[in-house]
Amino acid sequence: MKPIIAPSILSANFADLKTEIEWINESQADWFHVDVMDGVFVPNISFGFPVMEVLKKYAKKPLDVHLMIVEPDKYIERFANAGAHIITVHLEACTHLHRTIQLIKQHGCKAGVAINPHTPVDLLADILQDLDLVLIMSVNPGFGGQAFIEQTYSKVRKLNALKSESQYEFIIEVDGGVSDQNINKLYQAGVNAFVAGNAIFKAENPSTLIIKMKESASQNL
Ligand SMILES: O=C(CO)[C@H](O)[C@H](O)COP(=O)(O)O
Repeated sequence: MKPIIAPSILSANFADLKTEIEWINESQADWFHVDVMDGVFVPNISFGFPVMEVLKKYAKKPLDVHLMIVEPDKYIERFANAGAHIITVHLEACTHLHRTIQLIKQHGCKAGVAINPHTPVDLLADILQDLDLVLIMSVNPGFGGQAFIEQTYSKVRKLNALKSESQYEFIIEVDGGVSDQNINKLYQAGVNAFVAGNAIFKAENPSTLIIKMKESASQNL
């Protein structure tokens, strides 16, 4: 699978969100990554439905919505109606994860599960067959601009081995500290989708950086 690049809107300039959405539409980015934080599951509050509505109106690429919130079941229908294509919930935030995944699918979205850096991939074994995406957090969720956690490579390799053994089709996504410097090693380990915030939005030329990330990912393969 070709590398999927998902710029994280968390790092965008919200004073000019429409312009940010428009350049992403024109770029080689594949998805918009939308980080929703509630100040309970993570120690930060980001944004919610008003920003989703702006994205729904102007974005021409899939909205990859990452819910860093407790009790996500309460809001899945609203995120689906607000234009989410993929809804990812945290394993650590769901008591009845299987039920939550079914709910996401009932609302016509692809379903993902995210795991924090301390959570072993083995805990996903009995839900993998139901998933379209697994998001391995490579930083502790809550803030952009953090340093990539090196342990992520071995977690990705382990998950990729489970994927090969099972022949399930889910996408492996990584989020946090991803850049043109580590994308090749991550792609070789088995990552399909790359969320990047600061690396893209703080680049001198974000569109060029996305092209560079795609080239770097596939180098020497
Ligand atoms: O989910 C997130 C934080 O919880 C962000 O998407 C992630 O940190 C991306 O930002 P950066 O690439 O700057 O690390």
